[in-house]
Amino acid sequence: GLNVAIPNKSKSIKDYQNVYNDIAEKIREEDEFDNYIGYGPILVRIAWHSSGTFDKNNMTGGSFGGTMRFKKEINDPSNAGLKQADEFLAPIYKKHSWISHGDLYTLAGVTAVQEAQGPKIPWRPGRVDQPENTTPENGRLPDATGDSSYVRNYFGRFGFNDTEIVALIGAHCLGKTHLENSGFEGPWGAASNVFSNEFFVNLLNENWKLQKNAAGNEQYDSPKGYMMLPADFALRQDNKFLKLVKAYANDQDLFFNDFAKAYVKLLESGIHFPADQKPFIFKTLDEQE
Ligand code: HEM
Ligand SMILES: Nc1cccc2nccn12
Repeated sequence: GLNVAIPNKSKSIKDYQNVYNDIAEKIREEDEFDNYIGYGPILVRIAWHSSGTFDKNNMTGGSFGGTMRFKKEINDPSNAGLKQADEFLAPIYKKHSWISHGDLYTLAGVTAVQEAQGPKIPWRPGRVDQPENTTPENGRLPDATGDSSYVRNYFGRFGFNDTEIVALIGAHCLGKTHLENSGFEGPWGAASNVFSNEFFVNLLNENWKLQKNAAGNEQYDSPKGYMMLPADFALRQDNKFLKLVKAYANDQDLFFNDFAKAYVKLLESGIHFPADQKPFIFKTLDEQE
């Protein structure tokens, strides 16, 4: 059923900004992770995967219950590599154990985007930890080998339209794929920890070649050492998606605006917030110098 957010009346934006700052400082401190990519990208991924179990057809899954903290969910093969994000957040939770896990995972995803020079992501607390038996079954996250109709159909489960789908996948400007996690590898080049519209620029402009990787999976590789998943490349293979890819490749502000709106919708999927609950907009560390 629908999950109703229960904001903690004793906590203000200051308390959540403290949690944001602890996460942001830890990202800066542990900058050597994953060959100096840092923890930002996997914090975005754990926030997305916590939310990506949502199914509007039966109103199950989503970030509300914080069930990513249970073995059944973190051990989903689709979540390979995310234990490192959970371990990164453990000391943050220890220090601020008044926060729910659902709020912590999504706040971490907001902090990571903003600290990577991405757009401001309005965020609302009030997710409530649910028991282990509410953990959704494995297999609700998307398949990287899907084509454009697969991708459109998959995100239709959340009620997302083409604009929201293309904007969200633009988060693939961050981090990289790891053969040991997903069976895909690369980029070997400057894998990024800066949030930008580069994913769309590369998708359009690189000279992509479909080839088998070391795990025997087909992926698109470029002479510069970049890669695209088949599901990424699918955005070029559908006219409506391609129009949006071009728009974002040519206008980073448009991408930032559309991404922020779609990311909020993703992180809040399946949750009803009180009408008078205003979202918090956090300052970056640089803005608090
Ligand atoms: C069709 C939908 C999607 C598919 C099939 C997909 C698939 C993947 C795969 C296979 C990886 C590599 C994981 C690894 O090997 O470590 C990955 C990484 C990543 N994904 Fe997605 N993804 C999708 C949508 C999204 C969305 C909506 C977001 C966020 C809004 C997102 C954010 C990320 C980030 C930040 C990484 C890099 C993680 C790292 O550097 O370890 N992805 N994705
Ligand atoms: N960084 C990254 C992560 C996941 C998928 C992907 N495709 C192109 C780049 N990329």
